[in-house]
Amino acid sequence: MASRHQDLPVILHNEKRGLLTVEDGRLDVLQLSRDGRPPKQLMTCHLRNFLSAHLAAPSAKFGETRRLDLHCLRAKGNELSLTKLHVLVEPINLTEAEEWVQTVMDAAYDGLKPGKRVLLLVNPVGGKGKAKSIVHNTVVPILQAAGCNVDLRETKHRLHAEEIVRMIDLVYDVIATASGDGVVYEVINGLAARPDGRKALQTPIAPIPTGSANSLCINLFGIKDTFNVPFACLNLIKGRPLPIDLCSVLFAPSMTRRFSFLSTALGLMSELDIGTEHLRWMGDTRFLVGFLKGITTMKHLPCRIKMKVVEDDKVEMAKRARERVRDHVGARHVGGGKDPLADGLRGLSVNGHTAPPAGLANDVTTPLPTTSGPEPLEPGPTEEVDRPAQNDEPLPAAQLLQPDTTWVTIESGSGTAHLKKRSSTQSIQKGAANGETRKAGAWVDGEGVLYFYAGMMPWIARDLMQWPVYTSGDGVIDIVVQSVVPRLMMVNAITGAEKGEAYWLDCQHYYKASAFIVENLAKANNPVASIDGEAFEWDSLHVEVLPRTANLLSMEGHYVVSDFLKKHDTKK
Ligand SMILES: Nc1ncnc2c1ncn2[C@@H]1O[C@H](COP(=O)(O)OP(=O)(O)OP(=O)(O)O)[C@@H](O)[C@H]1O
Repeated sequence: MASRHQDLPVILHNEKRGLLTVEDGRLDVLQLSRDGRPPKQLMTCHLRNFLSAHLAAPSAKFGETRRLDLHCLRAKGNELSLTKLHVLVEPINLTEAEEWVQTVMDAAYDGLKPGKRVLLLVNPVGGKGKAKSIVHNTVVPILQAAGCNVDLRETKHRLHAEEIVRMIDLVYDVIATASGDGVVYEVINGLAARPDGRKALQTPIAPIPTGSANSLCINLFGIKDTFNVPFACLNLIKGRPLPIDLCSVLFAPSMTRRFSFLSTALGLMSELDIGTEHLRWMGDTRFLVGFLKGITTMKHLPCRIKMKVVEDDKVEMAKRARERVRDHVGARHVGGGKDPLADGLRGLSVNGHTAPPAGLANDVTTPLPTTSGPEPLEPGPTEEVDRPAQNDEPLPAAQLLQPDTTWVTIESGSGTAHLKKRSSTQSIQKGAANGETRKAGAWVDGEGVLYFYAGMMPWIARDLMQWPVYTSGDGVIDIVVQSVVPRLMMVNAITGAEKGEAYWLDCQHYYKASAFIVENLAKANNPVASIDGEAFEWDSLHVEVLPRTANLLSMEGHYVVSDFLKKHDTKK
C-alpha cells in the first residue's frame, strides 16, 4: 500500500494541540508539547483498519473551527473494536484538512470504493440465535462508521433470502449475510436462478458469522477468526473480489437443480450434517458429535460413482497446490485470534459420546486480532481477475451428464471393513494400462463406501480440513471417497483432521474432478443428500463445476492458506 506522509495540526478532544500523521501505512494521533519534549502518541491505527475521515459541515457550536471525525477499528487486546475520535480543525488549516482527508481515505481504501451500498440479510434463528443483537450492537455501527449505506432485511422463513435476492435491483456493491452457510447458499441460488444470473452473481457476497459451522468464514478468515464479527465487517468494507467456482447439482429423476458453493455430502457425512440440526445450539461442535455418533453405526453407502477426474495422485496434488500457493499467493495468514482447537479435542471420549471440547463448546465468539493486528496485506486480484463477461444471460441450463470412457467409475462393495493389503499391480485408474503401478490410496474393488464428500474449500468445519489441497477458482471440485474401515481407524482419523492429515490415509480416496455422477443403489438406507448443508432426497446426482461463477470478498483475494499448503517439501 503506497503511503504519502502528511501531517495535519488539530486541536484534540482534551483541548491540547495535536498532530494527525499518515505514514508507513498507519495513522498516528500525537499530542504536542509546549516545551519541546517529543510528542506523545495517543492513538495509532493501521490504515487497513481505518474506516473513515469526515470533515463536518460548519456549525454554530464551533464557529469558524470545523469538527473532523475519524472512525477506525482499533485492536484492544484480542479484540477489534470501533473507535470514534473527534478533533477540531482551525480555520487556517481547513484547506490542508480537506487534502488530508483525501489522503488518508485514499491510503486506507487503496483503490477500493468507500461507503459501499450493502444489502444486509439477517437470519435471526441461525446458529445460537444471536444474529439480531450482533447486527444491532456490532455490525451496523461499524458499517455506518465506514459510511456504508445499509439496507437491512431480516429473513422470516426458510428460503426467504433466496426470494429476496431474486427480486432485488442489482444496485448493491455487496450482499452481506449475518447467518451461517445456509443463507449464503440461498443467496447464491436466488442470484443464479435469475434470468440475468451471470450478472447478478457478480455482486460479491460477504458473510458475517452468526451461524453454527460458518465453513465459509473459516476459509476466509481462518480458524482463529472464524467468528470474528468485526473482522468480517472489515472484510465486507475492505475485501477484494474472490471469484469462486460453483457446482450445478441436478437431481434425477426429479430434474431439480440447485447451485452449490461448498459441499456435496452422501452417506455418513450427510447424516452428520442433516442429523444434527437439533444440536444447532452447540455451534460447530455439533458436527464432531454427529461424526462420533455416525461411526458407532458405520452404515455404508451402496452407490455407483462416475467422475471426470482431472487429478488423482495425492503426492502430485499436494505438490501442485503447494507450488501454487508459493508462486501466486504468499504464505500469509489473516488471523490473530486465539486458537479454539488448541485444547478442543482433549476432552473427547469415543464411544458415541463426547465431553464438549473446552475451546469449542463454551466459546465460539471470541477470537479477535491481536493488538498490532496482522501485517498489511498484498493486494489480491482486483480488476485483473479473470472473470466471465458480465452479461445479462442466465446460467447454462442443467443436463444429465453423459460420461465417456475417460471417466473413472467406482462401485461400492459390501459394507464390511476392508483392510486387505493392496496389490501393487492392480489398477483401475483412468488410462491405466495392464501392469501399471497403482497409486497409493487408489480404489480397490470390493471396498465399501462409508461416505462420499465433495468440497470447494479446504475446511468444512474448524476441526475438519477435509480438502486440504483445494485451491479456489481452478474449475475442479475435490472429492473424498471414504472406504468402510474398522471403527477404531475412523476414530484415529479425528486426530489431525483439523490439519488435513486424514488426506494421507489410504482409506480416503481423493480426486479432483470437473464433473461427477453418483447413483444411489439403496435409497431406503441412504435417503438424504446434503448440498451445502441442505437436505435433498436423491436417486442420482449430476454435478458439474461452473468455473468462477460467483464472487466473495476476501482481505487477501484468496482463501486462507493452511499450514498444510505452506510445507514446501513434496511429501507428507
Ligand atoms: N426466520 C427464519 N425462521 C426459520 N428459518 C429461517 C429463518 N430465516 C432463515 N432461516 C433458515 O435457517 C437455516 C439455517 O441458516 P444459517 O445457515 O444462517 O444457520 P446455521 O445452519 O446455524 O449455520 P451453518 O449453515 O453455518 O451451519 C437456513 O436454511 C435458512 O433458510
